[in-house]
This record gives sequence, C-alpha cells and structure tokens, in this order.
Amino acid sequence: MRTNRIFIPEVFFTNNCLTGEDVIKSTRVLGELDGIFGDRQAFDGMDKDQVIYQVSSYLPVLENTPGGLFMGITTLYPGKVGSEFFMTKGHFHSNSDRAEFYWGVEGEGMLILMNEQREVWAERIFPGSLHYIPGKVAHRVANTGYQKLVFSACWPSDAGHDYATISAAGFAQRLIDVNGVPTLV
Ligand SMILES: O=P(O)(O)OC[C@H]1O[C@H](O)[C@H](O)[C@@H](O)[C@@H]1O
Ligand SMILES: [Fe+2]
Repeated sequence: MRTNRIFIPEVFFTNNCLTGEDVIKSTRVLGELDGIFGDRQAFDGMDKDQVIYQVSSYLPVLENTPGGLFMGITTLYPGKVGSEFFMTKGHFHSNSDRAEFYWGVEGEGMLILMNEQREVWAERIFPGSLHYIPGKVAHRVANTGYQKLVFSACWPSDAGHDYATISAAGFAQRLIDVNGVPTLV
C-alpha cells in the first residue's frame, strides 16, 4: 500500500468499472463454472469461452489485513444454462463470521443466500437495492433479466473466499426460470 493516495487519486470509477493501480480485474468464463449448473447436457453444448462475469476489485491493503476493507464491482451477463440463470460461483468467507454488503447498480437479479444449516433464501437485486450478508452465510448472484446485471460489494480484507464448500456440496436450491418466473427449487 502506498501512502500518497491522499494527494494523487489513483482509483477511478467509470462505466461501472474500477480502474487504478490497486485494482485487480478478473473474468470468469463458462468453462470455469463447470459443476455449478444443474443441467449437464445443456452445459456441455455451450461455448466454454463465453464470458459470464467480470469483477474489478479495489484492494487498498493486503489480503488478510485485519480491519481493512475491499470493494468490488461485478458485471454479470444475461443468459441461462438450460433453465438456470447465469450466476456467480458463490462462496462462504474463509474467516466464516465476516459479513459483506452488496448493492444493486444496474439490471435485475437475485442474491441467493444459504446458511450453515443449508437453508436457502433470496433477495431481489435492482438499481439501489442494498443487501447485508451476515457472516456464515454463503452468497451467489444470478442475473434474472435480459440485460447485464451490475452489482457492487464491500467486504472485510480478512474475509477471504471459501469456494471449496460450495464446489463440494453446492447450494441446497437452484434459481430456475419457471414459465418466466425466477423460482428457487
Ligand atoms: O467470487 P464469486 O463467488 O465468483 O463472486 C464474484 C464476486 O462478487 C462480488 O464482487 C464479491 O465482492 C467478490 O468478492 C466476488 O469475488
Ligand atoms: Fe463474499
């Protein structure tokens, strides 16, 4: 972390994207989401290089620093694998009690949440929606609309991402398009 940030602004927030020296950009293509969608046959027939979402994260302190904050903005593209909406991988936090804020910026979606007892619920994401994700609650986002979904997040720098639990057991429910209505099944 540099100390001159007060004098020289280096992080820019334009077009729903963060740009600057401490910003990490990552792209997830469909091939990296192997195993998270329910319809294997539909998945196998799709282009694995298709971009599903992009994240830019502003990390002003080192990962695992206690007391710091990170911020990210994610663009999740519209689409489905079979009848299941495009969604993020989803994770618990490695430091499991760490909470997070998400907020909707553009488009329509659902934040899918699951506690350690594997109870699942969802909150509608729309421009201006605000979501407090308590600790010990796994979170994933689905795009239920026809345009890109943009949402932002702020989380503790010592939260970490635990993807393994979700990779192994998944979420207990899926968000499916049932006759045009996003439905948890
Ligand atoms: O990490 P995923 O489950 O793929 O979700 C994608 C991203 O969504 C948000 O931007 C979170 O703040 C990020 O921490 C997360 O990486
Ligand atoms: Fe998180």
